[in-house]
Parts: sequence; structure tokens; C-alpha cells
Amino acid sequence: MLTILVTGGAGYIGSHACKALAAAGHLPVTYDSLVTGWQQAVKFGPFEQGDLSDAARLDAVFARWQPDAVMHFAALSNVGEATDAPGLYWRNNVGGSINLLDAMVRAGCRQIVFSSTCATYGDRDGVVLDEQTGFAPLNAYGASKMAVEAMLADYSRAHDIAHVSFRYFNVAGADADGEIGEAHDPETHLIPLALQAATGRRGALTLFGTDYPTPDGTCIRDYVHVEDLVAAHILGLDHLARGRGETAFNLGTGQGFSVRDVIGAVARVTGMDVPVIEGQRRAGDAVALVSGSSLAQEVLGWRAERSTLDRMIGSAFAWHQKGALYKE
Ligand SMILES: NC(=O)c1ccc[n+]([C@@H]2O[C@H](COP(=O)([O-])OP(=O)(O)OC[C@H]3O[C@@H](n4cnc5c(N)ncnc54)[C@H](O)[C@@H]3O)[C@@H](O)[C@H]2O)c1
Ligand SMILES: O=c1ccn([C@@H]2O[C@H](COP(=O)(O)OP(=O)(O)O[C@H]3O[C@H](CO)[C@@H](O)[C@H](O)[C@H]3O)[C@@H](O)[C@H]2O)c(=O)[nH]1
Repeated sequence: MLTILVTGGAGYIGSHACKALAAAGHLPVTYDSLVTGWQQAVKFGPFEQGDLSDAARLDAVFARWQPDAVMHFAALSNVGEATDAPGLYWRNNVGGSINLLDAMVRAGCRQIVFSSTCATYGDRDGVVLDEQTGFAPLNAYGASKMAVEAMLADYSRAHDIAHVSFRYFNVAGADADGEIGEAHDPETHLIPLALQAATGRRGALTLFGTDYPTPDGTCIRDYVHVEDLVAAHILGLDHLARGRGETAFNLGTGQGFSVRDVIGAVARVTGMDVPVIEGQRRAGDAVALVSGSSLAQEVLGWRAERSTLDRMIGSAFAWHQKGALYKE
């Protein structure tokens, strides 16, 4: 059994990672400030409330639990907010990661799995997005993740920190048992917003741009089920334990769906209409982001087994129908 410090374990993806870690026989210790997370989502291991900015608190938590490795999900990740307030993103995501890595060095913890993003690639008009694609982030959120990837390489050379960065495409869906799910407040992601519009929890969904150079005029994304995503993280721990090798992997299916495709699938899966309004483009959106890599499959043996649109939307819908957004 390994003890894994899970930063951001009270958030959407981190809570699913904690469940998967516990199921694999490990002890997930959540370190989270609750800035966007939920204490009710911490169900699968101990909770240590704290902020990445608090070096003394980090030292105390490393001393108490002596983790074998860190899974680092804690970050701010709202692209619109990052565009308006870049300092917040550099301070929290980059400054927080410096503190975390320094605490790891002090504690002698030498393995980390990091949540990166395809937003590091920027807008690449037809270029196949694989791990060799250069970084060209469109916003401070993507730039902050790019910076942490560079930081990991430097800490690895200087302090022998083994690291893996997973560049997620669009994460969707919820725990098959309905115990945990996506609960961002405010919500900005397409699938939960479309579900809220279909069920009358909010008004019509605005389509952010219908004049993109794509077959139906809306942006294209590659959606990956959160349970598949966290399964890759468990494989990432094994990869680190085996030694070095590749340090960055895309996590996507390689299949792109337009915003209109997703809305059609939400209507089909729920049997409900999704009211929509055609609106303006959203600043910072790339036209198309689809993974062009099978490296995670080749090296880690990862397969995106659950990542059909119907399964992602179906599990997210079940979670929404429970009204289970961690509200009191
Ligand atoms: N959701 C996606 O589609 C997606 C795609 C690509 C990458 N990611 C990355 O995955 C990770 C998790 O995303 P999520 O969707 O679960 O977000 P989330 O907001 O649900 O979870 C993030 C968690 O980190 C915590 N946190 C943030 N800053 C902190 C700090 N300074 N100290 C301590 N805790 C802090 C929050 O309270 C929250 O619980 C993030 O790093 C995000 O950038 C997400
Ligand atoms: O009300 C809405 C919300 C979204 N969209 C569109 O739907 C697509 C998907 O948007 P969203 O669900 O917000 O995801 P992304 O902006 O693609 O960003 C997500 O996926 C990135 C990786 O692609 C991560 O890095 C980010 O953290 C995560 O927010 C985009 O074309 C949006 O313009 C709409 O048309 N209307």
C-alpha cells in the first residue's frame, strides 16, 4: 500500500482519483484549501485542509503522512478568469507548485504525477497534437501549466524528482456509483451546463460561436471519462516506480465532437430538449483540440474504455438527477 498526497482531492477530478486510489489499495491523503472544492467529496481517505501557499502547513502534512508520491490536481482552471486575472493563476498554480515541490524536496518525497492540459498546445489549425507538439498556450491558465511542466524538469535534474505530466483533453462524466461528480460553482463546462439547461436548472445554453471553420461552425473537443482519466494516474504511479522514461502523456480519445454534437447527444441520452441560443465566440477558445497520440496506450497500457459520449453524459446526468452538487 502506498500513501499518496492528493492535492486538490476535494475537487472534481481529485475526488475521483482518491476513490480509484483507495480501490487499488492505497491511502489517498487529500490536501485542499476548498477554494473551489468540497469537503463532502473527501470520502476515501484523510483530509488535511491547507493551501499550497502555506509552506509550514505543507511541511507538517508531509511529516505526518510521509507520502510515497504526490498527485497534484490543485489549481485554478477557469479560462475566462485566467484571462481577466492572470496574476491569480501565476500565483496559485505556479507559485503553489513551487511551494509543493520545495516541500517534497525537504521531505525526501521524490515522485509526482501532475495534472497538465491540452490548453498548453494553443490553437494549432490541423496540426496533430501529440506530446512533441510545441507549447503555445492562449491564456494564463495554459501558460501556468506549461510553466509547471518546465519546473518539474528543472526539479528533476536538480533534486531527482521523478515526474509524469498528464495533458488532459476535456474531462467529463461522473463516478459510476454516483458517490461523487462534477460540482464546479460557477459551472463553465459544456456537458454539465447542457444538462442544467435540459432539466430547467438554468435558462438556455449559449453556443459560444457558430462561425468557426468546422463542419457545423462550432468548436471541436476530445472528451475523456473522468474514470478513465484517473485510471491513467494509477498507471502513472507504476510508471514512476519502474524508473524514468517518458514524462508527458496526452489523455484523450483521439475523437473530436463539436459543441452541436454534444448538445445532440445530451438530448438523446436524457430524452429532453436542450434549449440553446447562438452567441458570440468566447475569448481564449481554440477551434479544435483533439489528441493525436497513442503514447499512453503504448507505454502505460492505458485505454479509454468508458469514454463514449453516451456513457459520459449518462453518468453526469445520473449525478445531476440526484441533485448531488454537495450543496447543504
Ligand atoms: N476539468 C477539466 O476538463 C480539466 C482539463 C484539463 C486539466 N484539468 C486540471 O485538472 C485539475 C483538477 O481539475 P478539476 O476540474 O477537478 O478542478 P476543481 O476546481 O474541481 O478541483 C481543484 C481543487 O484544487 C483545490 N485548490 C486549488 N488551488 C488550491 C491551493 N492553492 N491550495 C490547495 N488547494 C487548492 C480546489 O479547492 C479544488 O478542490 C486542475 O489542475 C485542472 O487544471 C482539468
Ligand atoms: O456555455 C457554454 C460552455 C462551453 N461552450 C463551448 O463548449 C466547448 C467546451 O467548453 P468547456 O466545457 O468550457 O471546456 P474547454 O474550454 O474546452 O476547457 C476545458 O478543457 C480544457 C482542455 O481542453 C481544460 O484545460 C480546461 O481546464 C477545461 O475547462 C468550447 O468550445 C466552448 O466554447 C459553449 O458553447 N457554451
